[in-house]
Amino acid sequence: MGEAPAFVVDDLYESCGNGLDSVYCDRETTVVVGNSKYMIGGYDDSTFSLGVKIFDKSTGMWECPTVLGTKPTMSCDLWAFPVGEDRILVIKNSSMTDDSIWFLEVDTPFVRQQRNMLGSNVVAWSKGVRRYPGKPIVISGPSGVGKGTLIAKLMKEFPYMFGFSVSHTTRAPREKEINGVHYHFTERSVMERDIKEGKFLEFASVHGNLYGTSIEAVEVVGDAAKRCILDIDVQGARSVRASSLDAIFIFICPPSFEDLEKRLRSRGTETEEQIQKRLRNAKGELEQGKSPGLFDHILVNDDLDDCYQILKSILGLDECADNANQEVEKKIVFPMVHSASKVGSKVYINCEATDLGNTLKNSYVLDVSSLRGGAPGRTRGLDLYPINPYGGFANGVKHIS
Ligand SMILES: Nc1nc2c(ncn2[C@@H]2O[C@H](COP(=O)(O)OP(=O)(O)O)[C@@H](O)[C@H]2O)c(=O)[nH]1
Ligand SMILES: Nc1ncnc2c1ncn2[C@@H]1O[C@H](COP(=O)(O)OP(=O)(O)O)[C@@H](O)[C@H]1O
Repeated sequence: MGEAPAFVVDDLYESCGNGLDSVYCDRETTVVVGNSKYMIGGYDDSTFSLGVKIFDKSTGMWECPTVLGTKPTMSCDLWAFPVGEDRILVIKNSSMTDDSIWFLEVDTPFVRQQRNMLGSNVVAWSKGVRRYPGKPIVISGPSGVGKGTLIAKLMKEFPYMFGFSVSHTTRAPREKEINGVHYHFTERSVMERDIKEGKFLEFASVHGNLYGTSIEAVEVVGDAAKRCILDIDVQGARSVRASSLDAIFIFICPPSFEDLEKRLRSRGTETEEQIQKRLRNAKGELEQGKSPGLFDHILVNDDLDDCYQILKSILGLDECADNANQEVEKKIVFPMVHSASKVGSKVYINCEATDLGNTLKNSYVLDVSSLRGGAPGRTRGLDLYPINPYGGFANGVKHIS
């Protein structure tokens, strides 16, 4: 299929301002997607987030839809472009990239589902996040098999590459566990309420306690441009398999049941009663781990270093620790978006900054050809790169590491 030339796309886009003046904070931009016209800008009275209206042809009036998702704060100036038939790309002026690129979903499957459920006009915001850090990794296996040990090794060797999904649990913290780092230790009633409110990707009752992965726990790892690791039980892995999260599933087995018992005891974190419960449950989990189609890889953690090497090779990390660790995401500031135009899946952004009285210019390409995810989570897969090969404030826009 041919790509729409810039002027055709720009015809659909009428800014209420000239894009140069950021003094007024009530600027609104209209965008046509399919048969509908959307107005974005100004602000929502109650939340001071960016306002959204839809033009109702039957009444000739602008209507306020139900707006879902985490909303962007209002912006003095913005650029907006339709992306496909189901969403609008919004670029806020004078913002860091982690707050400047947003998507207003107007007809995605999520929006359609919510519209049917609520019986009203619905749109949903989703924050745009640069690059796709790779598929999340789900690691399961019985208690004491060495999941935590393997994950800790991976995160130590590749600190910039992996981030841990911090689960919620109703179990009591162990001596060295820190709230918010190892788990979010939570009251059962609070967790049950949050589950009902749809805040969890998955949850399960394990060894008599409730455990769950919140959507936010996975998203914050991706926001840091890191690949997410989930340490969850087999029931949780099954739920994630059935969810929209496209992950790699790895099951860890002990070399023998006796070894498992020995490790669990040597860890010294559980009472005898808890150890017995975990060992009883381990039998079921080891059976479940073999369920066809559930796990992509089954690893036996006999010698720790051997098992770790196999894990790394599955993740494509054999020899590249140095390269992987150099991949530190650079933040870009859009001091003033002077102009933005879209050609096909690429948006050309020209920025201006002033340094010691000099006006400095720089240009970027934002590629939206490989979008993934979206509301109710983030939209990932954006690629943003400078056209100016030298970058840096001396040549234009400031880069902050
Ligand atoms: N479904 C699910 N299981 C979890 C989650 N977090 C941890 N688990 C699992 O709960 C089980 C018990 O975890 P924990 O109490 O930390 O004990 P450990 O496995 O012996 O270290 C393990 O199988 C974990 O993989 C979660 O968010 N969801
Ligand atoms: N391959 C291994 N050989 C011997 N001990 C191990 C091995 N892997 C892990 N361990 C030890 O077993 C205990 C349980 O490991 P841990 O990572 O806490 O398991 P899990 O997170 O699966 O419950 C820890 O004391 C750990 O040091």
